[in-house]
Amino acid sequence: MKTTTATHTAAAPGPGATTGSVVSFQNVTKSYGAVRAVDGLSLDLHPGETVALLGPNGAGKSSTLDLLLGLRPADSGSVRLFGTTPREAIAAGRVGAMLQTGGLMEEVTVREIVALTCALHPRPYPVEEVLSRAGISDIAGRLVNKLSGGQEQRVRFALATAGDNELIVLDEPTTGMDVTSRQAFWATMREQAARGRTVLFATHYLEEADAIADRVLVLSKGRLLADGTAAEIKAKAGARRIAFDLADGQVDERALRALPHLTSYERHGETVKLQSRDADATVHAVYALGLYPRNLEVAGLGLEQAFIALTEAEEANAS
Ligand SMILES: Nc1ncnc2c1ncn2[C@@H]1O[C@H](COP(=O)(O)OP(=O)(O)OP(=O)(O)O)[C@@H](O)[C@H]1O
Repeated sequence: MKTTTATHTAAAPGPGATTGSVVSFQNVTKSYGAVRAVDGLSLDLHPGETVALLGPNGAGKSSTLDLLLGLRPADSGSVRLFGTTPREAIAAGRVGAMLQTGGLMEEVTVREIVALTCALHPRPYPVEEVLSRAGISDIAGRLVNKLSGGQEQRVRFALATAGDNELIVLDEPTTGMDVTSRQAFWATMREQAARGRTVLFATHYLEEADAIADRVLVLSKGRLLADGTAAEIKAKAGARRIAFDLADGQVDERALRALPHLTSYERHGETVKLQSRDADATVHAVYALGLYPRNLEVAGLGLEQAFIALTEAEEANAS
C-alpha cells in the first residue's frame, strides 16, 4: 500500500476557531463509470470528535476521504470543510492527512522530509518533537527509499502531524505498523483529540474503532448504514450472542438449528454458539426442547460481529 501526505502552505486562521461543522457532506454522490462509489452521502463531523469509518472492501471509504480532501470532485452534492471548500481548508493548513495513494519523496532523509513539511506548515511543531512522537528519531538520517513498509508508515504519520491541524484524516493508518508503533500512534491521536482536534480514520481493524473512536460510521455500497457510538452500532445490529454446552447425547442439530429468532448457528463439539434477535425467546426454546444447557452465557455482540450482521443484512436486502 502506498500512502501520501497532504501538505500545507498558506497562512491560516488560528486553531480552535471552529464552532460549526468541521466536515459537512450533503447528498454527495461519486461514480466511476457504472460503479457508484459514494451514493447520496450526508454527514457532519464536529470539533473534537474521533470518528472511525468502517465498511467492507469497496464500500467507498477511500472515495469518501478523497472527496473530503478535494482530491476528486463530487458528481453532485456539496463537500465543505470548516464552511469552505476542501482546497481552501487544506491551503490554510487546517488539515493533515495520511492516504493510501501516492509515494513519499525519494533520495531525501527522513529528517529532511519532516523538516520540509514542518517548514510548509503555518503552525509547525519542532522537527525533533515530530520525529520523536512518530518513533523515527533513530532513523532520521536514513534515506526515505531505504525504509521498511512499517517505517515508511511512521514517516507518513510524522508528516500528517508535523503541525497543529484542526482536522486529521487517516486512511488505514496503522496497516503495516507493529504493536508498539500502533500504540504510540493512537496515543498521539488521543492527545490531538483531547486538544479539540477532529480525527477521522478509515480502518479494517474493528478493535481499533471500538477502542479509539467516540463515533463510528459504517459505510456499505457508498451509503451510510449506521452512525453512532460503538455501543449504539452494536445495539443497532439487534442480535445477541448465546453460548452454552450440552452433554453429548443432547446435541440434536436439526432441533437446535430450528430454534426461533436465530441469525447464526455454530457448534464445536458440545459447545453451541448462537446469535439471536430475541435471546430470551431463544433460551426459553432451548429449555422447552428438554435440554439442560450448562455454562449458559448471553451477551451483546462485539463491534466486529455487529458490523458483519449489519453489512450482511444490507447485502441480503440489496439482492
Ligand atoms: N479510480 C477508480 N476507478 C474505478 N473504480 C474505482 C476507482 N476508485 C474506486 N473505485 C471503485 O469504487 C468502489 C469504492 O472503492 P473505495 O476504494 O472507495 O472503497 P473502500 O471502502 O476504500 O475499499 P477498501 O476497503 O477495499 O480499501 C469500489 O467498487 C472500487 O472498485
